[in-house]
Amino acid sequence: MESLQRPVILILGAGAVGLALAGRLAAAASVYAACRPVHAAAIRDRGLVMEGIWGDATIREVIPVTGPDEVPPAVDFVIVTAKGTGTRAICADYAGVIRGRPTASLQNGIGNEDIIAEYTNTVIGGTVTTNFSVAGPGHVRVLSESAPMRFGAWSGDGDALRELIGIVRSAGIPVEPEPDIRAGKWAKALLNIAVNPICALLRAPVGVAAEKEIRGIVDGLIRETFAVAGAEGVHLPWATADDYLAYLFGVQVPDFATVYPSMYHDLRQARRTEIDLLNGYVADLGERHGIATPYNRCIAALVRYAQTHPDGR
Ligand SMILES: NC(=O)C1=CN([C@@H]2O[C@H](COP(=O)(O)OP(=O)(O)OC[C@H]3O[C@@H](n4cnc5c(N)ncnc54)[C@H](OP(=O)(O)O)[C@@H]3O)[C@@H](O)[C@H]2O)C=CC1
Ligand SMILES: CC(C)(CO)C(=O)C(=O)O
Repeated sequence: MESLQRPVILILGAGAVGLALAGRLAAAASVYAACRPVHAAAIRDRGLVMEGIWGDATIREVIPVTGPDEVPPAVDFVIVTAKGTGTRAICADYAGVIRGRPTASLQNGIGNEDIIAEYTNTVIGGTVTTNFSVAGPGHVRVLSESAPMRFGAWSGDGDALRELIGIVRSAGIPVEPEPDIRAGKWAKALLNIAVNPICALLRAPVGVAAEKEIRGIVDGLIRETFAVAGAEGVHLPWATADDYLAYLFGVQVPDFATVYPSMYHDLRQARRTEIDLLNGYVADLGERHGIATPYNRCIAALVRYAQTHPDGR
């Protein structure tokens, strides 16, 4: 990166998370947002509209792109914010840009960083525990936040990680280094495994997870996930499932009680969900380790059915 110039960041798959991130990062970097034409047209026309806890503003500095030919040669960092169902496709589309460049993921679920690592040597894993949604073309809402963003080195160069954290921090986004990013991705996935499919199936906000009829299901999902993570040798930040359940019901569910998770929007819009990177992934790994995962298997089957039968039939 040239020291006197602003860093150049390309966000790949800019929707709820990526557009909001682009809007904030524009304070510290030149930001290109690879997005669908409907967002690109609105942003070119009247700027990116942001509302909520990351600030209410119309940001004119974000540059939308709809293909790799529109990306300038001098990109310093790539951040992938497409759904996990689209990671391979977007990496393939932008392979020429990603190659040789530090590329981070802020996606939920397990497996995205390994896909990105097929395209570049320096991969940075990331998590974001904030609620984002698309309110319309080029218009995003940020409604609640429960923890700082975290980035950790997945492969390659540690300098790139430090530099990226510095840029994100100077844009005013709370961010911390994550020394064990594999465990960090699993730690974030616990929340998504617990609430995303249930809220998507019930068409309810996150608070539904604490209802007495639902709590036992969440409990089962998390106990199974702890057993599978343990068999995988993942050192979660909580020693036991009970410790995490206390944090989930004491902090995370209250923080997100009134908002809808990303999978809710996927099912409502008849899009493929990330279930195979979350509960489906745990169920498959459980089978490999000889660990029974009836809760995760059942919820994954329900979501797969719902995403292929949007009208319920
Ligand atoms: N929303 C949230 O609150 C949070 C989400 N996350 C995670 O962040 C990731 C992104 O989620 P979110 O922002 O909600 O998802 P969105 O679906 O809102 O955003 C992803 C965007 O990328 C676009 N896209 C996909 N492939 C391409 C492509 N090849 N070229 C251009 N655009 C493309 C999608 O378009 P299209 O839909 O047409 O494919 C969509 O507009 C997920 O892994 C999610 O689990 C993490 C924390 C919070
Ligand atoms: C943290 C949470 C639940 C925020 O909405 C999320 O990760 C998601 O929606 O996928």
